[in-house]
Amino acid sequence: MDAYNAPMKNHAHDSIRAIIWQDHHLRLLDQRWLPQETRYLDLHTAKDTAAAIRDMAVRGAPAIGVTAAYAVVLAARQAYARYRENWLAHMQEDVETLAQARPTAVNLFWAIDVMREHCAAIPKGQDPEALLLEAATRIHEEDIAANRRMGELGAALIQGGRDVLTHCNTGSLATGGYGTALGVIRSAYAAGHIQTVFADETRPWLQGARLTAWELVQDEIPVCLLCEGAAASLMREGRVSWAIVGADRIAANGDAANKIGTYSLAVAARHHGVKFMVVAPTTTIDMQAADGDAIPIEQRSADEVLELGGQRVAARGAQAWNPSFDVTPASLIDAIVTEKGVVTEPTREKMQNLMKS
Ligand SMILES: CSC[C@H]1O[C@H](OP(=O)(O)O)[C@H](O)[C@@H]1O
Repeated sequence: MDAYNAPMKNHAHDSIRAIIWQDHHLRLLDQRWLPQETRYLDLHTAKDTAAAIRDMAVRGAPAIGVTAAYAVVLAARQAYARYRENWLAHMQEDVETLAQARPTAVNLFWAIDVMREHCAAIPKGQDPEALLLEAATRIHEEDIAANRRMGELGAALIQGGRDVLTHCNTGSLATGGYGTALGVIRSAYAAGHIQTVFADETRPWLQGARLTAWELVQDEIPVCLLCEGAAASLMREGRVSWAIVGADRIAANGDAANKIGTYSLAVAARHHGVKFMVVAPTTTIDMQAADGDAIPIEQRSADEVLELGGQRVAARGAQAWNPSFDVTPASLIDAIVTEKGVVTEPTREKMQNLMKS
């Protein structure tokens, strides 16, 4: 059965497993085929996993981090099989390839750093797989637990019964499970705070139309898609109380990098008195980045804009500019929700206090 006609009784946050470790390898739900088809990639090397991240078979900052953690297990397993006690030195090139897959989501680098520490602690001569798999699984499980906690904290901010707007995909497909911004939305819907979710289709990759809508339909949560160009008009009509988004990297002063189009959403929200919430685990916060200008913004292929579904839609000869993310200044953010707590009207000092807590 394809995903398009998936059984409606399964709820995405319980049934979708976008990232699975089984039989000593990594299985990824290939999100490029959703919602029409459910296809999995079976990955046995870190290099193939890096390609899957680069090509967005798996995407979403926390999901990229979780995937990278398992990919380090693959690299160590392959190196140990070939070089035995000299495995650590021989896996570095693979880990470097992994670190170069995509530049913006800091979760990728955070996960690799954590796994490098675990690699260094493996007793000499011991097969590293079991201990490294334990570490990667913990990263996965802790991400899900963080999402559940953020769901509670974020949902508590949503009162008054008007609906909400979200951008891109921040659900079970973008994380270890349940979701960040979509996790808040799931929890708020379960608490009766919202009736309908307005979701930006999110050009050019259509994470909203293809992924968020699919997750919410499976959860039987009413979802209404819109072109992100219509978001300001929706706000002007007073139909949403919050715009709720994820993040790929949050700087030390609270500036947040997220899918392209988030910044314009924040500007429109402030203009129309709509509250703006960023939801992200602390693994997405980069205290080494002083502000948003320090966050590398991924530039992707012009073809993603010039084509749709592999078919050229733009006039021949036209060029395209395709930054995959933009930065929303902290001054436009009303609340940053993390698993450690909520920072309202974020400042550098408030972010430092959060990270110390
Ligand atoms: C839960 S973070 C998801 C985050 O990642 C998305 O980007 P991409 O689909 O290119 O990986 C987008 O920025 C989402 O907010």
